[in-house]
Amino acid sequence: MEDTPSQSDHYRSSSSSASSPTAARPPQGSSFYYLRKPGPAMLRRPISFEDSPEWGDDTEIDVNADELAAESIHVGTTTVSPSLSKVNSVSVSGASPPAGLSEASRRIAGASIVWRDLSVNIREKRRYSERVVKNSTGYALPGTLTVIMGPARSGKSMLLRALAGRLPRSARLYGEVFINGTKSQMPYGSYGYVDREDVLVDCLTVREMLYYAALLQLPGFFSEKKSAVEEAIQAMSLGDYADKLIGGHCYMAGLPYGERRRVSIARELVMRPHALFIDEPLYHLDSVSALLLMVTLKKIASTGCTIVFTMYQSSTEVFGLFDRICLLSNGNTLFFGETLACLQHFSNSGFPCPIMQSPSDHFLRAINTDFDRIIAMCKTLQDDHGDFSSVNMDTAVAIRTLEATYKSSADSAAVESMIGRLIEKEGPRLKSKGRAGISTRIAVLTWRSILVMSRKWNYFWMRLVLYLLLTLSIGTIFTNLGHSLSSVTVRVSAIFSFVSFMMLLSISGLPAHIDELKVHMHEEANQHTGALVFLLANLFSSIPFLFLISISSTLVFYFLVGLRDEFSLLMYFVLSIFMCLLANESLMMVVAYIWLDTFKCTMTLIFLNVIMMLVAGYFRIHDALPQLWKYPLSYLAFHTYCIQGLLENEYVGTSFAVGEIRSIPGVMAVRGSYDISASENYKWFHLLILMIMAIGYRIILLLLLCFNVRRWIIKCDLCWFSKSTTA
Ligand SMILES: Nc1ncnc2c1ncn2[C@@H]1O[C@H](COP(=O)(O)OP(=O)(O)OP(=O)(O)O)[C@@H](O)[C@H]1O
Repeated sequence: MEDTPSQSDHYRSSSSSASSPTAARPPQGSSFYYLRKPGPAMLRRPISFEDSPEWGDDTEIDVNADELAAESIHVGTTTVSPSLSKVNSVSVSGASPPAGLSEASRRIAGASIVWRDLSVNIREKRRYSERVVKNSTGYALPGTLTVIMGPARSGKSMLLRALAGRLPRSARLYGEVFINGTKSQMPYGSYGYVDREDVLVDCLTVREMLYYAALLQLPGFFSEKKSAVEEAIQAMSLGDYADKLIGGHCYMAGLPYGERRRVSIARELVMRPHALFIDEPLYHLDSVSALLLMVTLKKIASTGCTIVFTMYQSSTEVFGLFDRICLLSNGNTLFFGETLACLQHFSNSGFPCPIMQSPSDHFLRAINTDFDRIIAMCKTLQDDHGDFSSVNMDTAVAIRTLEATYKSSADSAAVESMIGRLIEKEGPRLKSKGRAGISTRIAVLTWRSILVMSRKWNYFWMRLVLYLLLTLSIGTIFTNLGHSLSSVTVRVSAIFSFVSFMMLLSISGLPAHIDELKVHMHEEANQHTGALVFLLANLFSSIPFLFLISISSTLVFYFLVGLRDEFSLLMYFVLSIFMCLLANESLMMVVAYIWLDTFKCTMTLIFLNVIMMLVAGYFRIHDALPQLWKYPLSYLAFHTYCIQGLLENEYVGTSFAVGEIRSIPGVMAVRGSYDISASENYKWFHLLILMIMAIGYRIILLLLLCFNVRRWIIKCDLCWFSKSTTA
């Protein structure tokens, strides 16, 4: 490998040079240093413009592979295994097409993204905060990897979101973002955004997950969607995992973090986006998975796609794969440009990267103010244990120096002039690719939910077993009651227990609802679904399961207790339990959305159910309830209507003999223990109220979803948390 002595010196330094940057030591051997690939490109040249897009008639961009190769950083083979060096060179050079990618997927029309003087601030407690991103300027080109790096809370995610047009509503954006030279936002389908957390459906296989994503996102024919899925599987090297369940099952572990991350990215790739934004692609990944993922991303970029992502830290090998870096600290841009030039910039500013240290570690070490505390600790240790000079840098000084040096540097001027050129050359406007119709999306989501519920033991199978055990228990406790007047009170108790405990047991399905809501919120953020689509799909998919639960439990209870032997009465019983379960399920969805936390939701639902049981008119006759409990609580409890309806179903039209000649109507007999109506039709009115309640709770959920009420809840949670920590 050819070395350029005068240049490589910039990147060689001893560890002590970090503390005294101006006194850089001569290189101590050639075992570890950053080298340019042999080629005509000169290292001194601050920035290369050759890989700027040439807008043609069609939107396809030819990635200049040689240029990419020329700008790459290579790590000396003595420190990196030859095979890994090869991976770097092959993936970067792009000379050979990426293995596994079909001919059709080799060229993607990437988009050039330019941001100028971009600032973001966030509204907190009716005022806007200090800017979390301050006057950032940069660009990302087709076929390249652009990384936004910086310490925690430096504004990386905010900048990424601003570029993707995904800022939260509380954020205000200043400055300009140009897509292909035009001041615009990226339309739906032209870009993919991958969040930091992987929100996947655990009981689907990778292929199923991607199929459903394609069916939800893409318009057009099934065959096209199928080929998009297969391409995404190949592009993300997921072939070996395609038929594995994401969350695993009893005998098989779920997918490792690295593969889950790749599935999340593949989900966005099915849209064949021009640009891909990824928040922390290496989040939770070990070094091998991280390198594998970055090499895969490099391959995707080499097809023409523009990839921008945030990263806190990276290994040297991973760092070598980046094309451009935007270095942030506390919202300020300390550097934007090619990765090699960033090393040069640090060196020029008096902070050369010590040997045997990853560049990203060095950058973060120099600009992360959190290190100040550690420096204080180390200074004490230094007195006892010798030299700690490598962590002796004054962070605040380093940040100020780096910022000032960058502002006055040729790199900054070059970025400005490049941006001028990119804005001047107006490229093709990105168009929305359209999306699947609303009915298709409802059908797809309904089918996916049915599949998920049937595979999730805690949503249906576990509940079914619990319900049957409960009904068997209640049925055997209240068995053979007979039909005498004395059995009325016990029968009322049996019906009350059956309804109340059935509703209480429904809470066991809560984790499944929370998972479903999380997936929905993630898909909605990416505009794959909407609140109404989700709501209808969730309702339709839950109906068969709830009906099965109602019919099986009712049959066991009905015949063990010995209720009136008439088919129409049995069917009313089933319907009433079904409606009550549906109303309860809708309430559970509302609570699940508000908390999105199993513990809080369980506590809330148990409390609500117990209150509803108390005011249902069994422990105290409805009319005798104190006003406070009667209005509105007893009218809001669906238990009240269900139990009243079932007792009217059982006793209206019946009579009990009292002595030889007298008889009293069944309704009168029940009224001693429960307040019911004597009218034949009143039970249908109660059923109607249950149905209205089930729909009403769904409408409440729709409103909560539409008005994104969770962001207020999160804000309140954060306020409460910050108050409690300061106290
Ligand atoms: N929704 C929000 N509301 C209020 N402040 C926010 C919000 N999101 C982020 N911030 C604040 O904006 C600043 C930058 O946040 P950002 O998430 O962009 O940082 P980051 O560099 O990605 O760091 P990290 O890796 O720790 O997330 C932080 O101080 C953070 O507290």
